[in-house]
Amino acid sequence: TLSFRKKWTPEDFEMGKKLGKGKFGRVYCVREKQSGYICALKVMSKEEIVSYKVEKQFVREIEIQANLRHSNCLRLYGWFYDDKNVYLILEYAAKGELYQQLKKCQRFDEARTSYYIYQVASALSYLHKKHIIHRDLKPENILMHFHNQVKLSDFGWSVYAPQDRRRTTMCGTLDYLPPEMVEAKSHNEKVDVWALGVLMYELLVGKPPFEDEHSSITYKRIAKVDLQIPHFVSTDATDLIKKLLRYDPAKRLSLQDLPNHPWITRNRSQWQK
Ligand SMILES: Clc1cnc2c(Nc3ccc(N4CCOCC4)cc3)nc(-c3cccnc3)cn12
Repeated sequence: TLSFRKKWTPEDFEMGKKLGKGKFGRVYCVREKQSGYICALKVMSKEEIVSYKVEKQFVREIEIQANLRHSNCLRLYGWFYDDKNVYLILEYAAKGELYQQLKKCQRFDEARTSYYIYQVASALSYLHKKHIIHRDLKPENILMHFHNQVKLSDFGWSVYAPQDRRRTTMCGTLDYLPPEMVEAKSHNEKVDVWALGVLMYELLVGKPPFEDEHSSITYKRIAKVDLQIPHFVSTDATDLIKKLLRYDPAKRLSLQDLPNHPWITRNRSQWQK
């Protein structure tokens, strides 16, 4: 397979279809010529990285993702650059973004959602054991593979815990921010547990729990944990969402206990792997 040893160049790859555009750069499905291995090539222009001042974030993404070995974390096989671009050689996720699937079918049924949440929790547990906080969990950063396998991707916002007071500028959606980040307090791995609760709600309901057209309102709703769970959501699912979306980080469910929650154990038999 692909290894870190080799000095890669763009000529090592046959370019395939364009998979999509991320916030920094474009992703292509490619085949490595030597091995015939199919992977994804993320191409980012150097000037974009410099102009967005995301070099640090970019280096951190490589450091963190290159050392991850978990079936629900997208592999980074290597990286290289030429005079114009930087290239990440990534595992190919054959079914695309969870976000696209969610948009297509509005919301997911409880069996499917429980399998996705179980896998994301497993990836987060793995990261937290390595003292890594993902910090940017959302449907756009979750890729799908065969047999409903999910892959966490985009570790650009990940950090080594514990994160001190330093205020990190957050780009993109506020919906997934926990109260301690909204209130600029110090934060730890429990921010990912909160985000898992937001993700679970969004997959079941079709929109995030604190969404509002005015971000100032979203902030307030997060800080108050102003949570309304629709009646079509089962009692077990409601219970788990409430255990994840606790204001006090210390009171949020520990990820180790998630696999034993009734909502997971009850749905487990219906997971098509
Ligand atoms: Cl990194 C990485 C590894 N694999 C992917 C991937 N895979 C992928 C597979 C299949 C389909 N299609 C399946 C049939 O229907 C059309 C879409 C799309 C993406 N996409 C992205 C990406 C990134 C940004 C926007 N949009 C997609 C990043 N990826």
